[in-house]
Amino acid sequence: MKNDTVQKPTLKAVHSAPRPSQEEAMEAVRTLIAWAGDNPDREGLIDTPKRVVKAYKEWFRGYDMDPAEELSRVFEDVSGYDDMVVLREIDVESHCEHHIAPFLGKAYVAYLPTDKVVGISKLVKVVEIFAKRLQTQETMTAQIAEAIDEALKPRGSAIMIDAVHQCMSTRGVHHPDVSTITTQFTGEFKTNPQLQDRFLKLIGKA
Ligand SMILES: Nc1nc2c(ncn2[C@@H]2O[C@H](COP(=O)(O)OP(=O)(O)OP(=O)(O)O)[C@@H](O)[C@H]2O)c(=O)[nH]1
Ligand SMILES: [Zn+2]
Repeated sequence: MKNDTVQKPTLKAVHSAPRPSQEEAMEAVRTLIAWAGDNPDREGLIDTPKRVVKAYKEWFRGYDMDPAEELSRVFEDVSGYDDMVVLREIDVESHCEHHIAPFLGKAYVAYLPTDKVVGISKLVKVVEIFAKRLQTQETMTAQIAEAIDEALKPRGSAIMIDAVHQCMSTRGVHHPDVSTITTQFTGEFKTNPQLQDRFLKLIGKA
């Protein structure tokens, strides 16, 4: 697969065309096993390439999903509710794009509705769609805010991710207790520090 045929990930569903076949992906896993120093033909490893490509389908299913689609169904009958909607402790299971190592943590998502709200489970799905791609934590944080802003046109959105990167805990600097916090504030959240404080208090981070 040549680099110039692979599209840059966007908010929308991404298809890197042409994708290698499943057989080619499995062959690549065999190569990595052999490169690590083991025998891909021994009994315990013979089905591993098949399992790994199956796992990749799960870990990277976000490339085939469109966050805008999840946010397309909105509700306008909310009796004038106009304060922030906050979701706390959404599980994040993603993979860093530098090492393809997991990073695990929690996401906190808030927005200030204008005239419509979205089903709260859809916000969890949006986090999951971006998590199930190769990511940096910063990119993922910004993409969640952008997807919500584009779809709901809220007065603002606030996103925080707090995660531990296994590329830092199991290798490299080997610091398992370091967690990384990223935040993205847009609209009124960006311009109003009191709103930021309320968000942080509501999620238990202030
Ligand atoms: N900013 C940012 N950095 C990340 C993220 N995930 C991993 N990294 C970092 O990406 C960097 C890659 O650095 P390189 O020097 O290119 O690669 P490396 O030699 O494997 O780096 P070390 O991890 O320091 O051993 C490292 O500092 C990682 O800690 C992320 O989500 N955001
Ligand atoms: Zn990494």
